Amino acid sequence: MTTTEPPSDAAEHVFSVRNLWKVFGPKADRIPGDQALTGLSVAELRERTGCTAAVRDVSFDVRKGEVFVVMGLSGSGKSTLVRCLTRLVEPTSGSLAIDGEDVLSMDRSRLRELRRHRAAMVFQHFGLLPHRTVLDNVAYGLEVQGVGRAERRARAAEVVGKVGLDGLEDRRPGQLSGGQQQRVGLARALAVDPEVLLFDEPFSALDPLIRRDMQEEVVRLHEEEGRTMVFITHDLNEALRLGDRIALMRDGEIVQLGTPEEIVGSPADDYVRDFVRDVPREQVLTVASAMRAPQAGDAESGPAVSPSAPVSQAIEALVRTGEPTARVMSDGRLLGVVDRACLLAVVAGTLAVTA
Ligand SMILES: Nc1ncnc2c1ncn2[C@@H]1O[C@H](COP(=O)(O)OP(=O)(O)OP(=O)(O)O)[C@@H](O)[C@H]1O
Repeated sequence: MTTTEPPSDAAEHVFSVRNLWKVFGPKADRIPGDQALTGLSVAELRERTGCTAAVRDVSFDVRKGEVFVVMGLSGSGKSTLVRCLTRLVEPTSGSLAIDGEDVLSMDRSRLRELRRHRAAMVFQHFGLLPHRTVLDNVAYGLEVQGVGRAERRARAAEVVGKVGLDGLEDRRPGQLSGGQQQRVGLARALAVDPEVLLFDEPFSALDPLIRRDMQEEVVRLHEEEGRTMVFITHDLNEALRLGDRIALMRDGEIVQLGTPEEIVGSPADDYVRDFVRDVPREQVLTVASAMRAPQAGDAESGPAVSPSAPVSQAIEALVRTGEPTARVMSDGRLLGVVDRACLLAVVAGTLAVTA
């Protein structure tokens, strides 16, 4: 399936991507325009032409201030797609803009500026310089930009504090745990104060508890700063925890783009349905999607819940109070009610969420 987004208001978008292709292999640029080939599966295309279509006709916008997650199994095209955004991988065809500016026509110095100032990447393998201290590693991006020593060290010290590395400024990377090293990588990207942070599976090498810590760190930083983030992961729970919206990729295409609630509550096809089958719906779907209009005879005394609360909270409130319905309230107004049938429909997976 091809995902198309309507023409967009560039002012609200950091990246706008339309009909983007990345094909690896001989004569790759012939493939996007050849209708006999574009309909083939990745495997058929590889067999017929020796080419791999890593990204196939993908269109989406990344909105200002959102956490946009690119999720999919290994080989689905996530890294290639995100690397195309700053032309670390050169797209084969399509259009691509950052803040309305055409990325594909940027010359080398403009591209360098894009990667250094506007869209900084946080890699899985940190990319730290082993002989430098934490502070100098964090300051490195600023050094590359030509910022003076005193200013870059002051800025680096500030960012080191922001990511919880206070007191470790003089250590070398080899004297840090994996989680701490990842914080240094994050701090280095933050130090240049980019408009958007791109994360390429940054936490997949970390053990589960530290990974959880780092996810919370990202959520906290995002709440504090509101910076736009594009985050690659193959981990559904990570995607659901972090993403304002998730693009789910398969074989180079985006099979569904939506909020966690849309992806879990109304999967676009059997592939997505299978992908999200084990997700506890009551923790992802909100009370707003489960509620119904109040009717005569509904108890007026039920507990109040917020429309944006997860359904699990309403279940807990009904169990705790023994009431038959909870009232969905916003700014003192009654928006609807949820009863046991509404809540069970969520848990049983029979509630379809409309986008
Ligand atoms: N430089 C390259 N040359 C040829 N094929 C490539 C190249 N880079 C990636 N590919 C192929 O493109 C497809 C998508 O790869 P990509 O690394 O983008 O996937 P991914 O979803 O990020 O995977 P992972 O989670 O394993 O990193 C794969 O089939 C891969 O083998």
